[in-house]
Amino acid sequence: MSVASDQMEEESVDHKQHVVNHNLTAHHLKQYFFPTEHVPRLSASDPLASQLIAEEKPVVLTDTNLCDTALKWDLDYLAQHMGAERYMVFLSNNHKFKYYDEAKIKQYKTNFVPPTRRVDLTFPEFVKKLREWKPGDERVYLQQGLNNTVGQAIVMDFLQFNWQWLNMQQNNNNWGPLTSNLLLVGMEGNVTPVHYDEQQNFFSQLVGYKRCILFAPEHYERLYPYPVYHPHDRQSQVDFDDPDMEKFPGLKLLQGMEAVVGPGDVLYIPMYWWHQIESLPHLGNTVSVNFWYKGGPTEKIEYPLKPRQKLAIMRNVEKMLLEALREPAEVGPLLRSLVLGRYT
Ligand SMILES: O=C(O)C(=O)C[C@H](CCCc1ccccc1)C(=O)O
Ligand SMILES: [Zn+2]
Repeated sequence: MSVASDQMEEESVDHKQHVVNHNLTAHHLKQYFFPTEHVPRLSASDPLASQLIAEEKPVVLTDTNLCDTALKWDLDYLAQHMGAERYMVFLSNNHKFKYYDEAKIKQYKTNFVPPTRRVDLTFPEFVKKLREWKPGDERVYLQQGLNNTVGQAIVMDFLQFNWQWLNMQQNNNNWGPLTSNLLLVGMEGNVTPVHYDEQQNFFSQLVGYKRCILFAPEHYERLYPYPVYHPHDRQSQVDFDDPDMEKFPGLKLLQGMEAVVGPGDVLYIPMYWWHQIESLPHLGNTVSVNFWYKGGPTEKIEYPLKPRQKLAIMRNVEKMLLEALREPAEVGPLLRSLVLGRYT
């Protein structure tokens, strides 16, 4: 679209109702240091959508009816029906909620300072904390796997998800089993920094709007992930709000894709694809549910290898070296001796 038509469209939009036209410029999105293209928005019945999923490329599906029964999952409904159980809530002193693996903290030995802290709250306690928030307070982000402790109404909604469509996708693409559904309830402005997961993901947006920025696995050298044994394994070392171009020169070549997803949208985040997820500022709190699937059985190895297969190899080399050397501090020096002047 040309700027002029954006401008006209924007002026025609009634700003009171926050009409979201998925045109990125209409949200005055924060401009990062890398260029992006739009993730295609397609109907689930469009053959191109099925093709993109088969090719493990991102696509926003606009009409899956995947979680229609959960479009009503606003804070009041969830507080009323999520039972009296306690749920995992992360607190942060800034807008970032960088994931860390608690299990790796003790074996990592050196002083790791978790960037967020975790508390267990009942849903009403969480809603109270969210609604009483004022600048300077810790931000909150509920991230809880849906399990059988949730209330009856939630179970009823969950059972009415479009499992027929999901099962068809799982089978057509030879994915492994569904491992979990993460319920995500965040404040506007919350950011999950760029990372990758080792699972296929149908990311279902229910309430509010999220900006999803994605990078293909082949951008591995440009996003500088932490060592595999680090608590921030699978996360990028790069702070998108303050990129260190000297330390991470590959950033100059980074280019991504992005989409703003709203209620009813389902974003396919392919396994190993980097993604940063932002709850858009000023558009209210957000509710999402993801569907994580194990990747399919490793089909017969074909050459040339896919980027994600090389990523898996690199991860295995790091794990093996740590296993053999036992000392994390010795892994770098050994790799340096192996590569410098010999493979460089
Ligand atoms: O669905 C996904 O993959 C996302 O990244 C969604 C993201 C929250 C993910 C939190 C998390 C990241 C890594 C391990 C365990 C939990 C958001 O929506 O803010
Ligand atoms: Zn993720």
